[in-house]
Amino acid sequence: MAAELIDGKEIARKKQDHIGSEVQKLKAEGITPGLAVILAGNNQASRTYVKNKQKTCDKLGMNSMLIELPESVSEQELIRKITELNESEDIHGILVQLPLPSHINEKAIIEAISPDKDVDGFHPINIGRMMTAQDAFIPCTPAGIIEMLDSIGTDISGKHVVVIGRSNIVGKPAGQLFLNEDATVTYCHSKTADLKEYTTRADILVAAAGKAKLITKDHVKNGAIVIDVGMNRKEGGKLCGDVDFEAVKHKAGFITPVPGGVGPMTITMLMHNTLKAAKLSISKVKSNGRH
Ligand SMILES: NC(=O)C1=CN([C@@H]2O[C@H](COP(=O)(O)OP(=O)(O)OC[C@H]3O[C@@H](n4cnc5c(N)ncnc54)[C@H](OP(=O)(O)O)[C@@H]3O)[C@@H](O)[C@H]2O)C=CC1
Ligand SMILES: Nc1nc(=O)c2c([nH]1)NC[C@@H]1CN(c3ccc(C(=O)N[C@@H](CCC(=O)O)C(=O)O)cc3)C=[N+]21
Ligand SMILES: [Mg+2]
Repeated sequence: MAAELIDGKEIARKKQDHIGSEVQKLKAEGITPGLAVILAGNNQASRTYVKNKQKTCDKLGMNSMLIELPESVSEQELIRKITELNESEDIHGILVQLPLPSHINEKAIIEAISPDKDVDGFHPINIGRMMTAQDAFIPCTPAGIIEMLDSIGTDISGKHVVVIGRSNIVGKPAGQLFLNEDATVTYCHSKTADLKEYTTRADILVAAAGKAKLITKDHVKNGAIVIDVGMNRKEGGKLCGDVDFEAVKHKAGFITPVPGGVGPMTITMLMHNTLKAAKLSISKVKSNGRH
């Protein structure tokens, strides 16, 4: 049996068409959604991702602003910049690219972002709202995964989902979203004693460890849905996921490629969140009775 490919690029394109037309409607009301991206330091991978984000903003008719700060920037200076963006009427979404230089306290920076402009969904207010199934900005990668599964018609309810990885930006929120969708969720991480024991029981396996070829065909149940979040840069610059794609594709029911899988969905959900933030800013102006 050969797995069906989940074409993230194509699913992303369709979703972006829809977001683009929503942007046009908002522009007709005089609001152009605006995203500010802060890039501190000179991480090459970060630079590539940030460029992708800006290109997509352009394509969808949104404004984007890139704020580049030196590696040596102080925490105070970074917070000052965020405060300025929190107060700007033209900026609806703020993204601080991670990882940050090591002398900066990531938690303090994330908490400085206004929860209403937190398009990454990393602020504790949004995390809390998500955990209690309230309206929130949902982290882009987990939201993109759910969107992909929706588009292939997966009924998540009652499925056993195994998430490998428990980071605050991918693994942990991914498991929480699946729980909200009535899945049974198992988290695995670097201290998990026998990874295979869990992964072979997964109906849906989400690999977000950042370890090339961590997942072999022996880790996967026949017909399972395999979602590969990993972004590992091999020597020579070639990008590969956490899953041994060539081996696993013969056993899985569905599988996402890298590149062209989860990555394009992450960017798309960032655009979705920026649009949502822009819409939110209108309803806030209205309820404040000022403009
Ligand atoms: N496609 C996309 O849009 C995105 C892709 N990524 C990629 O996804 C991957 C994960 O990102 P991120 O969550 O930020 O990474 P982190 O390094 O923050 O987290 C990795 C997680 O994987 C766990 N882990 C590491 N090694 C193993 C192992 N051998 N077995 C089981 N679990 C393991 C760690 O466990 P422990 O907690 O015990 O340390 C940790 O929870 C990276 O490759 C990253 O580049 C990230 C964001 C978006
Ligand atoms: N505040 C913050 N928010 C993030 O969302 C965030 C972050 N920091 N730091 C880094 C990770 C990583 N991440 C990716 C997004 C898109 C692709 C992507 O578009 N990937 C393409 C290929 C890109 C390439 O070719 O290099 C693909 O998979 O097809 C990858 C990785 C967002 N992250
Ligand atoms: Mg993300």
